[in-house]
Amino acid sequence: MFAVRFDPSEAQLPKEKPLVPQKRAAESDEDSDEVQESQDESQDESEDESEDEPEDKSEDKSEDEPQEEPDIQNDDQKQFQEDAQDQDAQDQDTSESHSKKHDSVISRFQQTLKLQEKLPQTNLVAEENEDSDTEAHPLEQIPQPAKVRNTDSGEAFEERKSIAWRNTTKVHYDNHMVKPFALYENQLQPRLLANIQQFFSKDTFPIQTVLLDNTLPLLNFTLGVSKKNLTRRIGDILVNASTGSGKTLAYSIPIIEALSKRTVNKLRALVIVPTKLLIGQVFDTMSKLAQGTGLIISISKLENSLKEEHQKFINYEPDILIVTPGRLVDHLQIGSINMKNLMMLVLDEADHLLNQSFQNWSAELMNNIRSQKLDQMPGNVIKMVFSATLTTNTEKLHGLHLYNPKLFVKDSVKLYNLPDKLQEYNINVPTAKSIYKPLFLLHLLDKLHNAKILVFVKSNEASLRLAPLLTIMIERKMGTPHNVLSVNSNNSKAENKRLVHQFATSNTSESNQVLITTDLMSRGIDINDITDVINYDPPISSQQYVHRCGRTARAQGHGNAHNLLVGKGERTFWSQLEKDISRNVGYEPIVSTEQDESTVNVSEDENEVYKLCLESLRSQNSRDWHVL
Ligand SMILES: Nc1ncnc2c1ncn2[C@@H]1O[C@H](COP(=O)(O)OP(=O)(O)OP(=O)(O)O)[C@@H](O)[C@H]1O
Repeated sequence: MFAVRFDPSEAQLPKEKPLVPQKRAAESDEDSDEVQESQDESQDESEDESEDEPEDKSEDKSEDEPQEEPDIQNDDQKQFQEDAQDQDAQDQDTSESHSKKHDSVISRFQQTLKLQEKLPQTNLVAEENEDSDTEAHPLEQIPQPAKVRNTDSGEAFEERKSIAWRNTTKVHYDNHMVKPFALYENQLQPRLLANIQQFFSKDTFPIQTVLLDNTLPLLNFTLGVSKKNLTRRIGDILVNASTGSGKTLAYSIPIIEALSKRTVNKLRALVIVPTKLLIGQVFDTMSKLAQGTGLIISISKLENSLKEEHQKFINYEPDILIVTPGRLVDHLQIGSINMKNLMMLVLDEADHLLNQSFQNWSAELMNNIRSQKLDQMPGNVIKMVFSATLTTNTEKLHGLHLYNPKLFVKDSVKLYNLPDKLQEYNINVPTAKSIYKPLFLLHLLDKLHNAKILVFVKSNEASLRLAPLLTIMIERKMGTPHNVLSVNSNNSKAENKRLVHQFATSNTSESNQVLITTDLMSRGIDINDITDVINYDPPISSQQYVHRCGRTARAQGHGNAHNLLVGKGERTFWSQLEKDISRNVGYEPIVSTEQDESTVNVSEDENEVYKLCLESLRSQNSRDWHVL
């Protein structure tokens, strides 16, 4: 909220004015509007999340909304030129829109101050109390703790689920389904089993157990008799399993097992992921599993020359290809790869992929499979569809032409599950104090120790302001030292990659490591030692909340999510999102949270220094405006 509603660099803070909670006449309405505005702006923001195209924000819209068709881009050069033009246009728009936004924000801020001067203090306190149920205090508002609650009966969600997944066989699993990988020794190649144990773990995670139990016996039986009916015997697989639950290994093991006895290299497995970062992660996992098997695992990336990749795939056909959807279509169109021998197709982060409509990739792929496969029977390719927030959009699932699908899911009332050991905290920021949000973030950072923290903001612009402001505040000794990095679309892809690597490998023993990011990093990124996720700006959908929070508490570890919620509007909005989410009822404490009031207090001294920090940011911005 902060970056759009209010530009700290332009603000005139009250001089030696006591911090009194205040409330405008229509606060709740205004808050609601602001949340809506935040959603709209977030959706308009074009961030380069996808490897192929600027991010398709449709993920974050309702799944039932019609999706826009982005431009089709077929070659690297065109992509590059369009990127450059977009960037120029964005730069111009940014500087123009800044001044307009600032004018309105500042005028609202000044109106608020005038109002505050006119009203008797008792009124101010009383009105805020209606909202936050707090006690009057001459200088500082003391908000009460927020409880994160599951209030929804889940009926509406149940209905959506049952319609979308009506024709699937449900296979439920639970947290107790853990066993040694060694128990699969009769069903896995010795080499593969050794690789799993050496590089990953001796024991399965539940989603791996249930998937291996259901696929390996059929896989081995069919491969032993005749490969012909393999895909039809197994049928398609849908998986809705929480973030960090080990889905990559769950689909990679059956693939490597099925292909490990192949004699000729042909493209038999295709893994489609939404971003370049995920290509790297999946490649890394599969390469470890396939060590010593002779399988050829390839990736295709936008920054490589399409022509060179084409030649490479013609000369040296991979067994497994990991690719983003747009790039896949490029290769299908120039005939680098064909689907003749394809046995397995994985969609990782499937709901996000299916919301990306560019180049009509999924229809194009299905057409290619239909026309090129030697085996023309239904179910001729095993489709494995994975997500922590699997789509409930019937139409999108229908487009995959699923055959005899099985849905692997936890038996919970709601659709999305948060990691079992995730602890959530809500921090309520009174509307009147929203200008201090960056300072409250710093207070929160100061309370975390030896922490690796991902801070989600809603836009690139917000990231570009928050990171330098935090750095200035730390330099002026407003808080303890934290190492603050920011990935944003003003950096080159290489620079962002370097920063993510720096963050991933950083050591937290001397200071907290903080990475400020947009939703560029909310999906799939696997950095196991992230301890805390801070939703500085609220997510705009329950799916987005699940994926952001899922960057911590991975692989059955502990982690914390902190949600900064400004005013009643954001709190109401958040409680709506929260209705879609299940938490592990067997783990205590699950979601209760006591707000530490000192996080949202500002002393007069701090107020003075904060003012200087904002001025410093403003002068830095005007000097380095072209950089910001
Ligand atoms: N059986 C296991 N034992 C221990 N660690 C495991 C096991 N399986 C996977 N992991 C580790 O757990 C982490 C999370 O796995 P993975 O990235 O596959 O999660 P995911 O379910 O795909 O999450 P997301 O939905 O966020 O993409 C990885 O670091 C992986 O190496």
